[in-house]
Amino acid sequence: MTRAILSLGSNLGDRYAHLKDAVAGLGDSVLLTSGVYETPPWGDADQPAYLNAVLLVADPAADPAGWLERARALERAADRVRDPQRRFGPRTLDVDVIAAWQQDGTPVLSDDVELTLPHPRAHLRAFVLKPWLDLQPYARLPGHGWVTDLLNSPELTADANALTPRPDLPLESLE
Ligand SMILES: Nc1ncnc2c1ncn2[C@@H]1O[C@H](COP(=O)(O)OP(=O)(O)OP(=O)(O)O)[C@@H](O)[C@H]1O
Ligand SMILES: Nc1nc2c(c(=O)[nH]1)N=C(CO)CN2
Repeated sequence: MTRAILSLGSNLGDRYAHLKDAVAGLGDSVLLTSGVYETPPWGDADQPAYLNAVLLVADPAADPAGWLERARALERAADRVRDPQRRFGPRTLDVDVIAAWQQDGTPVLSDDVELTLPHPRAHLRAFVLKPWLDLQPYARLPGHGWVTDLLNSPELTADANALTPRPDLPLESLE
């Protein structure tokens, strides 16, 4: 397996530094970086705004579990603390594996709770779908269809309109 879409989110500490460190930590496996967006908290309103971005990564040496391991290592490096009382609560860095594809382009499907693919809430999150479209205007979320259709659905209109592009916080130059 070689290819995956990863989402990055941060709403504690130096948010931009956490995103930059994650991109740097992934090194040469990063093929494309989205723009950074300032986004209102989703799922748990009582917390600061997030910075979110999405990456296309590729590595012949990485299987799906390998991407999750790298995601967790990046979260540990950012001193991420999990609060069991707040599932969608604040964090220094969240790295989720949104979807993954085999070498031949076949999507990886998994209902393992440790690594569910595609990510079970990706289709509900404008903060994932909008940056993903920056990278791939014709992206499809396996099992859910075109990313542009998901983002333009009435359920996501308010969330999509609430995203603020942050062109002052580039990630590209760090690839
Ligand atoms: N596609 C995936 N990407 C990342 N983690 C996943 C995925 N599928 C399952 N998990 C599991 O989800 C568990 C919780 O992860 P985490 O604490 O990052 O969740 P969260 O960020 O609070 O919520 P969410 O996953 O909705 O963003 C982890 O133990 C991880 O193994
Ligand atoms: N805007 C936004 N909201 C969130 C985010 C995130 O990355 N961005 N991550 C969460 C963790 O599950 C919960 N809520």
